[in-house]
Amino acid sequence: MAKPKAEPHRRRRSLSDPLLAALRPPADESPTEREIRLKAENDARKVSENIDEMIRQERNERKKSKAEVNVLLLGQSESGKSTTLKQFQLLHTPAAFHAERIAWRAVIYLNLVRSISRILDALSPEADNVDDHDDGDSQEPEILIISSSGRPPSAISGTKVPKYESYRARLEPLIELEDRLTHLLSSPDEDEPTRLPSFSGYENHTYLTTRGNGVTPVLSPKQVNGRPNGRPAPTIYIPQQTQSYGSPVSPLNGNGSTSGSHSSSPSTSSTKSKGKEVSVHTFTNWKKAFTLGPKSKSPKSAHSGEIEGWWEDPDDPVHALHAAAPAMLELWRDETVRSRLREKRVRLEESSGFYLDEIHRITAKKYIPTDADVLKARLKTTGVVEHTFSISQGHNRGVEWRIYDVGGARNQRQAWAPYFEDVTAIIFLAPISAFDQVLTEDPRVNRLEDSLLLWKAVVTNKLLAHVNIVLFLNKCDLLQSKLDAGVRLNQHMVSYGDRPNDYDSVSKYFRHKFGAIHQSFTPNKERELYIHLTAVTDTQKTAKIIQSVRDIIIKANLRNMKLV
Ligand SMILES: Nc1nc2c(ncn2[C@@H]2O[C@H](COP(=O)(O)OP(=O)(O)OP(=O)(O)O)[C@@H](O)[C@H]2O)c(=O)[nH]1
Ligand SMILES: [Mg+2]
Repeated sequence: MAKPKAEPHRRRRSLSDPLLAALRPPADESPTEREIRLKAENDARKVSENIDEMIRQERNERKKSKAEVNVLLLGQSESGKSTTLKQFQLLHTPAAFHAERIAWRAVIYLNLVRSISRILDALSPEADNVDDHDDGDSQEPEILIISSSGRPPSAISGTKVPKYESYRARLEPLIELEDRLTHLLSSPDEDEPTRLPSFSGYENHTYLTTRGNGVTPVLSPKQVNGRPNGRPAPTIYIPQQTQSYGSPVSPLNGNGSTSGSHSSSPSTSSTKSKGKEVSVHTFTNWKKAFTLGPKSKSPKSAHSGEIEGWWEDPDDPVHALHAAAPAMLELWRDETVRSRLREKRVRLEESSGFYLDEIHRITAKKYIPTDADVLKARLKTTGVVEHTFSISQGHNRGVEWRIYDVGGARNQRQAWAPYFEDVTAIIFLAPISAFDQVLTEDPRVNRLEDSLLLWKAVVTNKLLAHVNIVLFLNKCDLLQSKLDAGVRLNQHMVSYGDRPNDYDSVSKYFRHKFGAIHQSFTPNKERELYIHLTAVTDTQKTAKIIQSVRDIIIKANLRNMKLV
């Protein structure tokens, strides 16, 4: 009698596992025994599925009675997700937000130092040689290089900066500081989100969530470990997009991107860290480490100004910055430097983490970041951050809100899918000022095109068919200044044609474009789309928008709950 075929996946398992050994069918299993075993396994699977269904129903019941709202922030890297999360924190848990302000000092220092090193790099004679052969694979894609003329920026020979060598020498200590800060902020030995950060003894509202943990392939839900409900993530169908610019990856699942990708690990040499963005894995304790500096005493009072602290620690980064402040100021105010930057079309004012107009204040020994400074600070997200709060007044009373902030870089998008299952609403951010920029992680891809493809993938997704979507067309302040500076949209989007190049026309065009994609591709024609033109670094305006978004989400959620 022919033996039933051994199941291949069982053979691959370790023979030393006693549980698997016990579960393995006997080698001499007869066809009847096999039939009985398969039936029993089938029955067991049905029972398990019934239990899963019961769990799902219970969760829906719980949702109904407890009124909880899960909001997912989505969008490409640097679209403003974390900044929006900061605005939610500022609005709903201001004490915790203020308590963390000191910790952002290190990020702001790093942002400032990075701007200085970008200037020096742009001015260096070697950069001229490199850029003359620019093939679009810029080493520093974060620098805004406006290439509308089609000419490599550095091909323009122009203003000489006579003091370049002297600046370089005086600012040399900052290069070392850049590495030190990068190293301090990154946490090399923690590459799994295993614990919650604690924030300086204040109420902890924001913490890492472990769903999918940022390393799980989107289409292998069984491999998703550590989900709070212990269940696998749903299978998500991610439509494959056709990429222009020869990009080989889908906008939602960025695996396969090779050029320019960033790691959360620190770089230890200046050549390594140069041009790379610092990201801190969300579970690390970086905020705690920087609350007062490693050797400082604890604050006498967080708000009284009696803090006795970091400026007395000779190793604190503030000393190197303070000493270099006159040279930084001179460099940034030097007319020859400014015109060289203009000639090379390097527009630092519009890049993330711009503090060059505030050197004096930021390098002061007792500098404490303001709310606005924290909102401007740039730190790339890897992993997923969850922020919870509830509102004690008004008709939103008692509702528990959970906001999830994800990493938007292509290699981070695989972590999104597990959150689609329980989500009530999505706030999608598209930075419309980025029409003339390329992705940091793949300089072949235009940022706006990536946003449009990502938007299409999200609105098309069937699993999200009944999820409310709010679209933030973000960075409108930068859009305005870019258009005012004469950058023309039609040089980058031919379809814009000869429409006027002013803010009203351009923003209307984008509103229409994103709206039309939703209308054409949504699997739920009833779904209303809410579009806001935003600048999420602006606290007053964003607070108003958040309040209206909150009301919309609550109303829509109530409607949906009645339909469950
Ligand atoms: N001027 C201006 N800057 C903004 C705006 N929104 C965000 N930024 C800045 O842009 C940078 C990037 O914003 P983030 O919130 O870190 O972007 P993100 O979407 O979280 O990016 P990832 O974490 O990489 O996915 C930060 O320095 C913000 O301060 C805006 O509307 N206007
Ligand atoms: Mg972020």
